[in-house]
Amino acid sequence: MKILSAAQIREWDQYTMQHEPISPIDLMERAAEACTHWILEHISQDIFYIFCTTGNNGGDGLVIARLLKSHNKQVKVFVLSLSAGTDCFNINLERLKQISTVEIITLKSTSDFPSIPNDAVIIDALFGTGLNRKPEGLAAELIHFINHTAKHVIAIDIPSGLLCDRSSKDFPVIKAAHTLSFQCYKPALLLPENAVYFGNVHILDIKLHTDFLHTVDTNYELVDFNFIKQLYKPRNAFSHKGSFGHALIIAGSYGKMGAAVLSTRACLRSGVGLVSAHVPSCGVTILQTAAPEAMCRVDRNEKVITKLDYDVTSYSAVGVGPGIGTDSATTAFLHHLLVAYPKPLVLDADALNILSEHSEWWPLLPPHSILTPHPKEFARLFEENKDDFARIETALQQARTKNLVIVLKGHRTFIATPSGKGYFNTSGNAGMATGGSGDVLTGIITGLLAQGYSSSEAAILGVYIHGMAGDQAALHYGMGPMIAGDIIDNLSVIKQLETV
Ligand SMILES: NC(=O)C1=CN([C@@H]2O[C@H](COP(=O)(O)OP(=O)(O)OC[C@H]3O[C@@H](n4cnc5c(N)ncnc54)[C@H](OP(=O)(O)O)[C@@H]3O)[C@@H](O)[C@H]2O)[C@@H](O)CC1
Ligand SMILES: Nc1ncnc2c1ncn2[C@@H]1O[C@H](COP(=O)(O)OP(=O)(O)O)[C@@H](O)[C@H]1O
Ligand SMILES: [K+]
Repeated sequence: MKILSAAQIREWDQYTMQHEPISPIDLMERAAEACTHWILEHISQDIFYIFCTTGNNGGDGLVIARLLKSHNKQVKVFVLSLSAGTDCFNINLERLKQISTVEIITLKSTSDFPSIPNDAVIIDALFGTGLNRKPEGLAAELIHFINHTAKHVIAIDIPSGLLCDRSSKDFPVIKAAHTLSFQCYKPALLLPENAVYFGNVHILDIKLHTDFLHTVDTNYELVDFNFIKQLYKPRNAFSHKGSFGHALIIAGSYGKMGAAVLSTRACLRSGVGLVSAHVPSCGVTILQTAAPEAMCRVDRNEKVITKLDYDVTSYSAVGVGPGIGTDSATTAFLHHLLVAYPKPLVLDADALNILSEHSEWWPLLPPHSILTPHPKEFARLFEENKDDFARIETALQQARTKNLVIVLKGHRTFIATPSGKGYFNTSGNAGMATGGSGDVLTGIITGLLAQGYSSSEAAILGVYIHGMAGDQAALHYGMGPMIAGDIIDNLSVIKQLETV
């Protein structure tokens, strides 16, 4: 699913009105009906305080007020008048005024702000995708007031004060428990810096015309099950283990053999034909016991990885980094690997930390190599960014100029590809914020790369499958108790992709 900018969303509304066709006022009614339906299904309270300005987001608020009243809810509407009002706002204000039992209060100064009962639900219809600057004056005061006073806030389309497709750092923004957003994710609803504002996001289908999506080009896409289903290649009945590649995982050091075990076991479950693991000699027994299906490349050093004394080019894909440390001998090893291996590599954890200390090595990275940094590793590799929008822009620019795939890990992992497109993942949960989850991801992506997926495909598919398995693990164990190994044990979720 494409992720649209504020301007493209406006075009989509216009396209729907022209091609369905539907009038603006009826489209607003449909959007507000979808919100009201959600509210009636999910919210048990009976008192609603609805805050509007005079744009179309405020118009939505007025329609929601009318519809909630028709379901016998207690409704009070507060209007902050910033302009003459859009046509749809004005028409809906007249319609609402016909209902004598709905109080409509105009907010002219802070002294007009109401006292809000504890059990009232606030509907935030101040600003939507039309916000184009920092709220100031009474609008800013109202946002602060709602944040300090109200307990239950539902934002319509986007929390007021949040820009759709740019950073809103230092803006006053409504803190919502739920955001009911129309038709599609807005970029701002996918970034961690805004998580405190948007709460749980629910995308409501307001039936915008789907043909529009074929006409529009976007920088970002959302990765969901349908998207992944298109990427996944079913196994041919006549295939043999040679058909699915031979992956090499280079991982572990004394005291960190768990990282090697996790990435090797995850790689084995990715569907790859064969897996070998290069580990220091202290780790051989551990690895062969924990992952007997894998073969071992035993380093001559007891504690760390030091020597590339075999033909590494025979492996279909190589993943390097989990738990290897940053010893000088390991650093020299990584340099040797970059020179010797011509195909895309998967670099994670300490391999990235070493790389960040050796910027002169960037030209050695095989084209389309996959880097999997978490935000701290990303900052070490590239630069500190002023906000999350700047960070994904940096990822896209680095991926394009260095011809790499960059997997910026987090709740909505962002995958920047050399083509200039960025992909937001939608699977996964906070239970995966546990030691070793990243090692599991490295194993999965390396295994997919070995099976012949392109680097971008392996990264997108790997991140999604990793999150799916994490979601399944959370169902079994709960997010708190689950551990990284449970993600591997739940990779059986891949079978959902195998069905026709
Ligand atoms: N038919 C449709 O298109 C549908 C639209 N729908 C709904 O419409 C919403 C978009 O509505 P919208 O474009 O009217 O803008 P909205 O978000 O209400 O803002 C109001 C106005 O405020 C102004 N403004 C901006 N920043 C400001 C600031 N910091 N401080 C003060 N003022 C500021 C700015 O006007 P300006 O001052 O720039 O002229 C802006 O126009 C969308 O999110 C969805 O809820 C749905 O009903 C589905 C059908
Ligand atoms: N809140 C979350 N929601 C979804 N995925 C998460 C969340 N927290 C962490 N993850 C995933 O778990 C993995 C953690 O990787 P990383 O930080 O490298 O951990 P480690 O170094 O312990 O292996 C990443 O793939 C990340 O996307
Ligand atoms: K809003």
